[in-house]
Amino acid sequence: MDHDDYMKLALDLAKLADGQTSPNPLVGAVCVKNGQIIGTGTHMQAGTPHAEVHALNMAGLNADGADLYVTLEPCAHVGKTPACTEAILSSGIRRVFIASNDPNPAVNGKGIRLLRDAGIEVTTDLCKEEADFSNRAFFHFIQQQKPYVTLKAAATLDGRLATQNGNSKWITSESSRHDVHTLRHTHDAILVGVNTILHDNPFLTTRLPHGGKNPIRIILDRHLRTPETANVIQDQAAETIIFTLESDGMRAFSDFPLVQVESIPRHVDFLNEVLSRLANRGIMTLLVEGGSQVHTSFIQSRLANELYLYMAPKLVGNGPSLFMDQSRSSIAESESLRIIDVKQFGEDIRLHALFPIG
Ligand SMILES: Nc1c(/N=C/[C@@H](O)[C@H](O)[C@H](O)COP(=O)(O)O)[nH]c(=O)[nH]c1=O
Ligand SMILES: [Zn+2]
Repeated sequence: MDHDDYMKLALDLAKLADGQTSPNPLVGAVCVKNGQIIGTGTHMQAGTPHAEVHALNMAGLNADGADLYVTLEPCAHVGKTPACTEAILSSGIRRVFIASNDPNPAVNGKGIRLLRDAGIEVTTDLCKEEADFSNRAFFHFIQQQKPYVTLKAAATLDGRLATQNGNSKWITSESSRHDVHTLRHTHDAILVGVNTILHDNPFLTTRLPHGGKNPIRIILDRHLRTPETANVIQDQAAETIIFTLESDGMRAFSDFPLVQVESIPRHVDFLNEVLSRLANRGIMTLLVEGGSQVHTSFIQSRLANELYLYMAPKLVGNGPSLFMDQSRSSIAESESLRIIDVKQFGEDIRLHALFPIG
């Protein structure tokens, strides 16, 4: 195995904790000595040991004179756990290989400087692109102080999210909908507009064979039309936060402890304010399940980062689509995305794409 191989192993280890480290990044570490892997580590959850500490603990005294591969610059500040640079210095590690620099301006480069000042050989940018991509949500969250927003939509081949009278059950297959629940499981929060609540009365919970983590449910409901009878109010299965323009919204749903109502002042940009408040709550990843008006407003506001579009081989004629913008008159004015991959789920295809950054 060469340097890249060890770093790719560290990246695979990091991804094992996908969806459970928020608001921390995904980090993996591998300790190698004389061509032997003597320690490995994955950061599992915020507040628990970092990946480097797991790998060094596994290596024990054998870490002296060994190499350490870590997917993100070791932290130099004491957060919820001791600084990893301290652990590396006291373990006798000889060389450190790093994939991504820390995006946090307060930290960026400090860990590397500390290690180099102590005489440790540090190599950076090893498999940087793959590592940066794996932490795209964390980097966005730290740099923009907003959650990383992933739109999820289910459409027919002619691009409709429902028929013209709002029927959408079901466009995609069981296996596609199972995949959607894995997205819910790995996201901190899930967002829909009140029309989806009124039309579909969704639960927005994660229902995988092994259960799964329920995301916090976010409802955009400017005029507080969410009925008390809605499943997201009644089921007490997860926290539900309703964002409204109605200043007297705070008293609504006071009988439901897991339901909160936040009023947004009319003079601020509603979506931006919602995202800032979600970030302040430590919500790093947000899955937006629609409907079409909500998807459209996220795309128009350039607040969407990623898209999972599930397409079923059905044609349904007129109906709402993913992007209902009325202002484009030429193809040149299209929103262009970058396709990451296309997968098949039963009869359906899932298209995974990135919106342009910025
Ligand atoms: N109509 C469809 C979807 N519809 C998505 C939303 O409109 C639904 O309200 C939401 O997924 C229901 O959430 P639940 O109650 O937790 O199951 N989503 C899909 O992937 N395929 C579809 O064919
Ligand atoms: Zn650390």
